[in-house]
Amino acid sequence: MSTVSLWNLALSPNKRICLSPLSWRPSFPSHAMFPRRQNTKTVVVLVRMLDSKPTVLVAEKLGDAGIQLLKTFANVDCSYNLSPEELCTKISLCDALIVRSGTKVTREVFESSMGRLKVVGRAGVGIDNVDLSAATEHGCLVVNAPTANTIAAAEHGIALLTAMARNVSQADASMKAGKWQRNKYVGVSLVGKTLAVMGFGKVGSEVARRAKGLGMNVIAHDPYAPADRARAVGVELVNFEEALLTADFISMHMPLTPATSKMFNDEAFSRVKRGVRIVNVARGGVIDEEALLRALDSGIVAQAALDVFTEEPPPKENKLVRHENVTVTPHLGASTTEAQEVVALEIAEAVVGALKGELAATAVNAPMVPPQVMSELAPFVSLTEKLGRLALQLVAGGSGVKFVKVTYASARGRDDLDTRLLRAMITKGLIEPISSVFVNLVNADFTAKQRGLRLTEERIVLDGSPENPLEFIQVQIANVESKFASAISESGEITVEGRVKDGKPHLTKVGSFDVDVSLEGGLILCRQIDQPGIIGSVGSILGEENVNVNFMSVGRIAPRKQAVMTIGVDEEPSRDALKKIGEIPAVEEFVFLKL
Ligand SMILES: NC(=O)C1=CN([C@@H]2O[C@H](COP(=O)(O)OP(=O)(O)OC[C@H]3O[C@@H](n4cnc5c(N)ncnc54)[C@H](O)[C@@H]3O)[C@@H](O)[C@H]2O)C=CC1
Ligand SMILES: O=C(O)C(=O)COP(=O)(O)O
Repeated sequence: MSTVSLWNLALSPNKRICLSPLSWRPSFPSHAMFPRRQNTKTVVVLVRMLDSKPTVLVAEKLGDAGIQLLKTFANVDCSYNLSPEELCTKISLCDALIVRSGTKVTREVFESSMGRLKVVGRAGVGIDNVDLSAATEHGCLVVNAPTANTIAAAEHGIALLTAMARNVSQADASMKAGKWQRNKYVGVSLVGKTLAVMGFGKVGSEVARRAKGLGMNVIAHDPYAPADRARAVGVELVNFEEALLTADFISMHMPLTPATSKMFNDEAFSRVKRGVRIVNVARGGVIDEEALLRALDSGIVAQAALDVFTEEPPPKENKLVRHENVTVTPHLGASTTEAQEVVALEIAEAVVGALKGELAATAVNAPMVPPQVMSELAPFVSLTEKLGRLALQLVAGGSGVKFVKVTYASARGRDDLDTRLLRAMITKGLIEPISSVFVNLVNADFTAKQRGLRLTEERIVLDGSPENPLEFIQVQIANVESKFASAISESGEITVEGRVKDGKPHLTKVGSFDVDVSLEGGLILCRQIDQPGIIGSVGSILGEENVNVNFMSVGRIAPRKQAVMTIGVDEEPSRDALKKIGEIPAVEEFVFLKL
């Protein structure tokens, strides 16, 4: 397989949609197959069924180049200003959703999509308007366009900084009102002043660079920023306290997270230099707006320039917006013609790629697996899912699966093998057959945790050539009984082991018995006393039923002792045939497993 599809590998064929890297192949929701109402509704549904393209809902203004790119692959529905209810109604007909900062993609949106929504594209950086936990729980990938508007946001930060310092917007409003107030609007200089950049990421560091060009002394507070990045810009990293104590200007550039929410509150304002000036192009929520108002009224904060607000648009009577010492813009940080063109293209590419099943370089809620790793692991992806399914079917009814150990044997070094994808597929094999959730790379760990499944991983480092990423993979389920006692290894766990042979997944061990059967179709596992004629007896029972045997192997402890026979079959044998196999005198136990 040259191109590997994340979704193809990750979605089971009986789930609602199935994506291929080459073409879009929808399968249909049950309500589309069985429309309750007739006439016009039926026609609409049938048209939808015949339409092979996915549907992308663009819920906020997106640059034209992005829309055109989306149209080459999908039906594009540009519906702006939807109410939350309208969004929830529409979403069940959409495979992807593209938003900016003005749309709240809540848990209700994911629930309303009933599993159809596969990708949310955030045409910008901040993803605080997307409920990431809900997206992950629903297996929905979230992608953003993290770099395209960096310069626009930084330039807007500088625009607000300079406009605020020189009272540009107030003076402009005054002149438009027919006044000429030269004394009232005397500003402050920037040169030689200390600017504290809070959040030294992409935007923060560009603001710092520009502020240095204006002759400012720039410090930054960011607990996660590498020191060399700060050194490269000539900025000193300081702690929160020091930033508050020394700054003449403070500029916000951190994301809105539980840790940064209301980071600037009464307590913080009680420690700043009196007369500090504040710029916020990050998110309204990083400042306690009531506290800022108090600080402005008491003169602790001399001025503020705000592009973002806790509630957007802010209510008409918002006192901060109307405050004389506050300069405001309606969330314009990313809004330049240039930035929006690139943002639109970036997000359209990311969404189309994700719908095709390609890896998203800007995935926000999924581990990144580089394409070469993905393609190398492709045959093992199939093997791991099948081993998970087999191990699960070997568990006796009533035994809950809680403890699963996966062992990867490879000649590669420990850090040279990325097993996240394989772990996700084992989880899929263990969970999907017994639940209604679909499991993919996005939600596998979450789903396992939620169901109380503890999956531990172990590595065996083998000698030999590291060319092949893996020699074998073993899946063990502990603390359960098996419906096929021979599947329990000497150490007491249900054990199945497999390898990839000629690009195809093979089962190579069950319990303590070596076997060898290609993992396709169905599988009969049968333990018997090793003696002549057994293979023939089983073969003829299956032959009478027209069940095609595609593979057969016998693993035995010693001649004429116990043996485990594995028989790969293309069709599922009838109950009667299975009963007849069980009645062969030498057969001690057997089980039929579906792959
Ligand atoms: N007004 C607008 O139109 C725009 C606003 N933004 C906002 O700016 C934010 C930053 O964007 P980028 O620089 O591209 O993101 P980024 O991820 O490159 O930078 C964010 C930085 O904040 C730091 N940070 C995290 N927690 C922190 C904390 N508790 N204290 C201090 N620093 C902390 C991170 O370590 C990181 O270095 C976005 O999250 C978004 O909310 C971004 C673009 C446009
Ligand atoms: O990219 C961001 O984080 C922004 O805040 C830009 O928001 P917007 O896309 O202009 O609604």
